[in-house]
Amino acid sequence: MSKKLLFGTNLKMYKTIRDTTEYLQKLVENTKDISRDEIELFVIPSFTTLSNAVTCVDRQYVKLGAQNMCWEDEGQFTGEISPVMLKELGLDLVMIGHSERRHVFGETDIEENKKVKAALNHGFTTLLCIGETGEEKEYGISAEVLRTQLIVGFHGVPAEQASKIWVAYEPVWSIGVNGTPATADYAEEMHKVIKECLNEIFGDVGADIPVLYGGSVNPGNANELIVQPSIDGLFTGRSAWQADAFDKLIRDAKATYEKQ
Ligand SMILES: O=C[C@H](O)COP(=O)(O)O
Repeated sequence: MSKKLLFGTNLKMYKTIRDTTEYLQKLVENTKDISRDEIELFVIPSFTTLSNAVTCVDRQYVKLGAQNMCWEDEGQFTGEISPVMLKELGLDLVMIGHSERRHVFGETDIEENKKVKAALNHGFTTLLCIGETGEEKEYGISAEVLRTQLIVGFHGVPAEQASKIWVAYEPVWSIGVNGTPATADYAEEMHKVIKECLNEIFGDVGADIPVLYGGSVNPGNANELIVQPSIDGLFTGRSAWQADAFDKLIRDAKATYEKQ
């Protein structure tokens, strides 16, 4: 049984316009021979690089997304970027609720819900990121936290829009330089919780929503993660920021998945 595997990276607040353009062009060149019927590849660069990024790569090879978005189309919201503005750039997807948005900038589940609805209503593929903190894990409430983030995050979203939804599970304690990657077993357990909850929210079509694992994915754990039955893809930060390294990680993970 094979499924389309998703591989993506969030460039966070790294890379200039030129760095991003070079990275994207190299990534496409390296990975061009991998059938896009078998993988979906996406990159989420910083806002200031997007208008160049959309013109420099063939989007059949790499989908491009924004790291955040306001829920309003326009208005007195200094410093925010609206869905209409992102639409004008012709982006494919919008990421909502990344751990750093929630925990560094204090975004709430209710705000993420407004953003999710706005992104879907503007036709974007919408990547909702969820994950428990280390403290919540210690208290044994990871499943409850994930369920709350999903139930509130998708409140009022009709099942007809489920085909445009992706979810990334990124435990907060696993992300970034100080993060400890989740074990494959733990990630699989949480992905099962997420899939069950998506089924409760959306019914049968919930099963078609891809759920990616993110948080210190690296060449040493990617293969073990990708073969977990409830993991549909890998959302990678640092280990994907060199095109050659990301290409290798994708190829190795795909080959490992196919060998099962
Ligand atoms: O958005 C990506 C995640 O925050 C993962 O970052 P990381 O792979 O550097 O831990």
